[in-house]
Amino acid sequence: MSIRALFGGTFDPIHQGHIDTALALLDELNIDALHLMPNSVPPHRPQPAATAAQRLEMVKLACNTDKRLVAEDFELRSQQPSYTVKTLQNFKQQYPQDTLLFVMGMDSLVSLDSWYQWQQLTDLAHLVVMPRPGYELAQASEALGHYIKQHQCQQPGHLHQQSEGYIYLANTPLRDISATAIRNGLHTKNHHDTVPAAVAEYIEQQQLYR
Ligand SMILES: Nc1ncnc2c1ncn2[C@@H]1O[C@H](COP(=O)(O)OP(=O)(O)OP(=O)(O)O)[C@@H](O)[C@H]1O
Ligand SMILES: O=C(O)c1ccc[n+]([C@@H]2O[C@H](COP(=O)([O-])O)[C@@H](O)[C@H]2O)c1
Repeated sequence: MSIRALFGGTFDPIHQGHIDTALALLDELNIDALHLMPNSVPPHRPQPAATAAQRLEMVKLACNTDKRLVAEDFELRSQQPSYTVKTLQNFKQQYPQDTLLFVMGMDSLVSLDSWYQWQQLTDLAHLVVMPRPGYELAQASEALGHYIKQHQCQQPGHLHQQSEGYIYLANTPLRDISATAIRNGLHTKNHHDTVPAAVAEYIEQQQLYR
């Protein structure tokens, strides 16, 4: 049985906040494959600045960092809103032998109760939550906070013992980087400190985020 992680995002663009944390998570949880999956029609936000093809290309370039990283185009193959529940149902069918992890940052967890059929997510996968500067568990609503406590698992080893059902708060490094700040030019001009070098070159070549 393999440990397969799915890390969904708008990735407009993918940045070191995603990559540094994903790489740390591979080791923390002994993950065999981590799929970085750009969404097609983000359910809860304005449409991305870069095209789907550009976002996928940047994810592919970022995946060259480690062979356990996989650029996943599953959601981009549909024009429907990218509801995570639907995606996980499909992955569960595709990889019935694997333990599935759905990876997100703390900002996503604290608003999880706004997601489509959110209480079904833990029926389909474990949720793995990475810390992010400015976000903490206390920002979740009372009902969501209670739900998280009920499902929380402290020992990473427990994730290997059942194939879904837990919420695990990871110990990945804090990275104060956001795609919004990159798009708005708030980090540095040439992006080299905030995105992988190949992605920075692609952004320049495609004249993105000007
Ligand atoms: N610096 C970070 N540290 C930890 N998790 C992060 C970080 N940046 C993004 N994530 C997580 O990665 C997933 C995809 O994020 P997304 O592609 O929306 O990036 P973002 O930087 O949050 O973008 P934007 O600023 O456009 O909202 C989300 O679950 C988010 O919580
Ligand atoms: O299923 C939902 O209702 C839902 C609502 C908000 C976000 N998501 C997913 O969560 C991931 C991170 O979203 P975002 O907006 O932070 O890039 C991405 O895979 C989204 O498709 C999913």
